[in-house]
Amino acid sequence: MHSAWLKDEEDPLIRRISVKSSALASLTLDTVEELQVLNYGIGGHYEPHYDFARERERAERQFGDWRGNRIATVIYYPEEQTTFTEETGNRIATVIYYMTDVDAGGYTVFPEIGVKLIPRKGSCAVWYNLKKNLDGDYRTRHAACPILAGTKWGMYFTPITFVINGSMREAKSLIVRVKVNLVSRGQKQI
Ligand SMILES: O=C(O)CCC(=O)C(=O)O
Ligand SMILES: [Fe+2]
Repeated sequence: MHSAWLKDEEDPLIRRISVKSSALASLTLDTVEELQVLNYGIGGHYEPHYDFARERERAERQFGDWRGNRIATVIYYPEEQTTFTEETGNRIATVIYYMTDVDAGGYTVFPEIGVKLIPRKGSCAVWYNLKKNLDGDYRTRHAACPILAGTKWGMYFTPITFVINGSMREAKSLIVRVKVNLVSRGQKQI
């Protein structure tokens, strides 16, 4: 899996996607991370993980823990080491856009709640990683299944909690899936 981070200033298109995502998540853009574009080739996948950082992971990074296979957990999100501190907060929500259909495989799965999202070009899913009290919601554990045929492009958008000016709405269901008018360079609107 390859990924790249895109800043709003880089293109008005990026800014439009950010604004759209903030509306979808009902959260402001004040403390949002950069938009992340993901690409998976054949066999590309993402092991089960949480998008929010956990205290234990932080502690392990700080003090080191070489028992068992914990080291694997630590390296999933090397950037979290600097991304999540007491000052910057945690990832409150995730918005994922599927930019391609995948010929086979590539589902985003949530094993704790038995949900699978089949990548469909132009669709989008939103979920809240944190509960209202800002504790991590462990039901959001998810993974990207291996690509069996074709390729998968996605976009990830993650507001973090530092200063929440937006109201955190009570999601009716944990994962909200919506159809978006996905952008391409020729299109003016998203
Ligand atoms: O590509 C997917 O389906 C999920 C990716 C993901 O979970 C992540 O980037 O945090
Ligand atoms: Fe994730």
